[in-house]
Amino acid sequence: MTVTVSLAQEKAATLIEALPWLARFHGATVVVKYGGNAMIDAELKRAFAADMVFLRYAGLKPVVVHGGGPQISSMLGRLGIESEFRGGLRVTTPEAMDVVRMVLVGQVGRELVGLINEYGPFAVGLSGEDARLFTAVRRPAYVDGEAVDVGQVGDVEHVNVSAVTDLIAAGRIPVISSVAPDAEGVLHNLNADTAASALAVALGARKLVVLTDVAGLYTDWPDTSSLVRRITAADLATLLPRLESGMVPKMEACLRAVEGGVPAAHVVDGRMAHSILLEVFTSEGFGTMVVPGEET
Ligand SMILES: Nc1ncnc2c1ncn2[C@@H]1O[C@H](COP(=O)(O)OP(=O)(O)O)[C@@H](O)[C@H]1O
Ligand SMILES: CC(=O)N[C@@H](CCC(=O)OP(=O)(O)O)C(=O)O
Repeated sequence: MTVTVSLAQEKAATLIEALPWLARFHGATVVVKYGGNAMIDAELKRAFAADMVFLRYAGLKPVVVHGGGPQISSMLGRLGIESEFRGGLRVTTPEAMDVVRMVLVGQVGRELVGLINEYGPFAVGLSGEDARLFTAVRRPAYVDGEAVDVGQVGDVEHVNVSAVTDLIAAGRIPVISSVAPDAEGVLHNLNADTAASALAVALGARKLVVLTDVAGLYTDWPDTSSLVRRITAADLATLLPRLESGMVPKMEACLRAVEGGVPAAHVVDGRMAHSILLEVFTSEGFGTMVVPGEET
């Protein structure tokens, strides 16, 4: 009996700890980049889908931008098309671009929409092509400071948020795939972290949360004692040139988000179920938090 009561009190304490965060984030738009293991492991996928519906019922406005790098690589492999990354970006030929679109929009996006809708009928899929959500501009990759052509890879030049804000206003959860036409209508492959960041800025989101496969940003990777809990935009800008491959677009995305007015950008461990809920609703937070500057 005593054990049951103390367990019940622990649960009640966990629930009530969320109160200030529920109050603070009620009505807030939160852009979540879904990626890494959370997108591969069946149990983690379900936990993520449940978290998005939890956020929605808790009064927040989640918007999901999903990745799909491993799924694209696997399909390219099955089709016998070579794929290569330069400076964290996929070299994208016109042939590869067809596969990128097919996998992101037709496979990964659809699957996530289906999973979320098992928990609550809110998810609607979009790509950067829909209602001209994103306009891309071709960009190079940077390898050792040198610009390298990587084909049909884009940065986000313009965001037309109306398709997303319409869905949010209707109580839906937009699920967005990161492909977009340039000004001439030529489709480009966008890194999903980059797309999530541009969308968070354009929506005036209160948070950008990026899921990954590590506990957060390490200043001295792979030394696990160098995990960063909180970093300012200025310190991150100094660190950025020393970061490697996958972490480059991710931390660049966080930096651009806070420089663009998003109050906080987080990198959280997607290997742990419900890490987003811990980030949003607990006092300790979770992972690495990027903030504009030191609080005075
Ligand atoms: N400084 C660093 N801090 C954290 N992770 C790093 C760092 N440098 C390299 N990495 C690696 O980058 C990976 C994240 O990039 P990536 O695999 O492209 O991300 P995702 O698939 O989650 O979008 C981590 O799993 C880690 O192996
Ligand atoms: C230009 C570029 O590299 N685009 C990525 C798009 C998907 C993505 O970003 O997926 P993750 O978040 O899972 O890495 C790619 O082709 O893999």
